[in-house]
Amino acid sequence: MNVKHGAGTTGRAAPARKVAAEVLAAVRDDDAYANLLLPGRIAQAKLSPGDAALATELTYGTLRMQGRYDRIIRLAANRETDAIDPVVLDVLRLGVHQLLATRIPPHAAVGDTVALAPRRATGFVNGVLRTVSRSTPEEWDARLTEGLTGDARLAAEYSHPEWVVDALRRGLEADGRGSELEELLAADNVAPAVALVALPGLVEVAAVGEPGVIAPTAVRALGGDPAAVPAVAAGLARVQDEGSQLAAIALSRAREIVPGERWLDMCAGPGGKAALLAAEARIGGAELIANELVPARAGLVRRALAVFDPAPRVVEGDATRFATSEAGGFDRILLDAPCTGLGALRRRPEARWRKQPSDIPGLVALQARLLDAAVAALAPGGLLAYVTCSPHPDETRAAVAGVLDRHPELTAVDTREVVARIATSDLGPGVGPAVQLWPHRHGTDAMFIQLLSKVDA
Ligand SMILES: C[S@@+](CC[C@H](N)C(=O)[O-])C[C@H]1O[C@@H](n2cnc3c(N)ncnc32)[C@H](O)[C@@H]1O
Repeated sequence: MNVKHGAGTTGRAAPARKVAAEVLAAVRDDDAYANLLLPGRIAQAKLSPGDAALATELTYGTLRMQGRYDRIIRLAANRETDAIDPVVLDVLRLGVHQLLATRIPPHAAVGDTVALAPRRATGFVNGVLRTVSRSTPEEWDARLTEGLTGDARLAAEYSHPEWVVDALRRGLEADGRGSELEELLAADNVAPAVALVALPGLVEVAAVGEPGVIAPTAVRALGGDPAAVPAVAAGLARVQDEGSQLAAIALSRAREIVPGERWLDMCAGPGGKAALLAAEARIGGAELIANELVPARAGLVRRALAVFDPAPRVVEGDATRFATSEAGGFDRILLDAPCTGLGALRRRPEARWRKQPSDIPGLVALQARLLDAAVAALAPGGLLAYVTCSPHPDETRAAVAGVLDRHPELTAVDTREVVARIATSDLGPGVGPAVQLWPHRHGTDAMFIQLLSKVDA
């Protein structure tokens, strides 16, 4: 990543570094999400557009590459990172990022970073960063991968936990793309291009901007603040990953909508896919109900759907209740299941360090419960879209195999055929009826989409 830092003086960059350090502290201490916290902090600090870009780059880059930087700090400081005060460690990570991943001149990177350190640690920070600055990124890479092979080497080189490398490798292999692991790991470390969705029936793609890469509803955001795009300000277009757009319209466009159909979005918060489904339902004469467990997130869904008149009904609660309260009541159901989010590591920079392999069994059990409930709530002949923003085989193909096993009345729809028909560019190879999108291949989050249909009674 090349960040220009014209004058190389502390004057312009200091506030950006301060904001980045504050966000890193909140991520560490309060389990904050950088992508949610950072815009507010930038606004509070009244950063110029240049400083806002620098703060974003420093925060996201440092969080993504934290694993790699910690290995470098361990070598340069000659001590374990857990023996370093967490505040000082954050400062060091910020400094290493500037030295190894930006064009900020080394003297400015070191000087301005030392200024962020607690007084008692300035000598230590200065010494470690000077040591780091004496080797190139390539030299550090060689040192930190020395003696490592396989997933351990890739984990060190591409700054992913080893269990995530393993999960991604297995996800790629299941999709016939076993040779693409390094491309995927590299793509995870690059900020995604911002895509907008032009909500069908409310605004045309061409009225918002240039078409997107793969979803017919998508518009490329051309830099700057998306909120300043008039259609976005009016609520007619939204920021949304193109893979998420494809997942929603795979359900709505798989077959013609019969007016009066009832649709359910079981896990709707914060409402991105619900808004797109609501637009599609409105055009086809279907009724959408959006459900969300967490009240605050249900509020976000209401806000996302407020542009529609009448707005679709938003209900709160555990979606498994639909299995009994509305058994057989829905013609189409979206189950965008809670998951590890391993497919969205580009946009959630801290997620790879926060997730644990021990999270998987609980999520897999929840996904199975929600799938069973969805099958029960689906009308005979109805269509269910099972979607995750994770390519982890346990959360994707195994979850689908499980529900097909438990429910003989269910069949897997050739979702690759459906999505190939809808998409504006080639999906490329894949295995089986499921669609697995990939950041390095499609420029989207690694969304998994499987349509399932319930045989007619
Ligand atoms: C992957 S997110 C959905 C994203 C959403 N479809 C969108 O496009 O904006 C999963 C959501 O499921 C919700 N959730 C978790 N467990 C649930 C449950 N048992 N019933 C309903 N919603 C649940 C979470 O709070 C979270 O908002």
